[in-house]
Amino acid sequence: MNNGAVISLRNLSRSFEQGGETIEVLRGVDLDVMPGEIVALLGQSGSGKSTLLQAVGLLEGGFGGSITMAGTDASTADAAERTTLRRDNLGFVYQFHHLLPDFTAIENVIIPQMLVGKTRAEAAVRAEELLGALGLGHRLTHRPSQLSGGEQQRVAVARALANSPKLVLADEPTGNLDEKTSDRVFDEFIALVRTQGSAALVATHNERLASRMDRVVRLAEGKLV
Ligand SMILES: Nc1ncnc2c1ncn2[C@@H]1O[C@H](COP(=O)(O)OP(=O)(O)OP(=O)(O)O)[C@@H](O)[C@H]1O
Repeated sequence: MNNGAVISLRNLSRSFEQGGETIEVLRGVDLDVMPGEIVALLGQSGSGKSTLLQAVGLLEGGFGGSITMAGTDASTADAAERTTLRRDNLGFVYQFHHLLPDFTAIENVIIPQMLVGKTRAEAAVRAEELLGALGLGHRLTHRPSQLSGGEQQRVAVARALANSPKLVLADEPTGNLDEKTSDRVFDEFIALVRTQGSAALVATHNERLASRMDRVVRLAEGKLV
């Protein structure tokens, strides 16, 4: 199926076996995210938001239904093909930044670009551009431990966008920051995603942040409503 969507989910399902009991977390999720579209994924704690993002992130198996990424059927892809699909299409931002602690801010944004074959010089130009746009032009050579929480999360945003992904997956990207910082970093994140022309699927509990996106979908009882 190729309907032009960056990601198409059809009848996506996932259940977990726990202590002899089956928990059906996703029970037939259908979703299309179009190029450049920024979609908020809302739902109560435990509703399956992270599970849905894991499916789209192609890091884990065990899902039923189909996942089509930029026109390619990812549900039947083998591990090597999934790695290629991730590399060519996806950027990730998590609640906790997962930056490399021994590398500086700019190196954290350079490294993923070198992994896809850019020269260090090319990657450095792009890293400086992104970090500058996020107000971190004066923090390029700080290591993560020398940055504030908001600054660390901005570096994580720059890293996610470094390879111009078609789709950014974000799981509570500012969830560990205080409200004021969270709002600010979140606005910068959304603005930068828009400028870069990427699509995004952003899981959050936060209705206020969700209202700043193009579309809101809600997970309840394993389905999108
Ligand atoms: N590996 C696992 N084994 C068993 N149950 C799991 C596993 N992973 C997730 N679950 C269950 O699936 C449900 C959905 O979890 P998930 O993390 O996707 O929810 P969420 O909406 O992201 O929640 P939160 O907003 O609290 O992060 C939860 O009830 C959780 O306990």
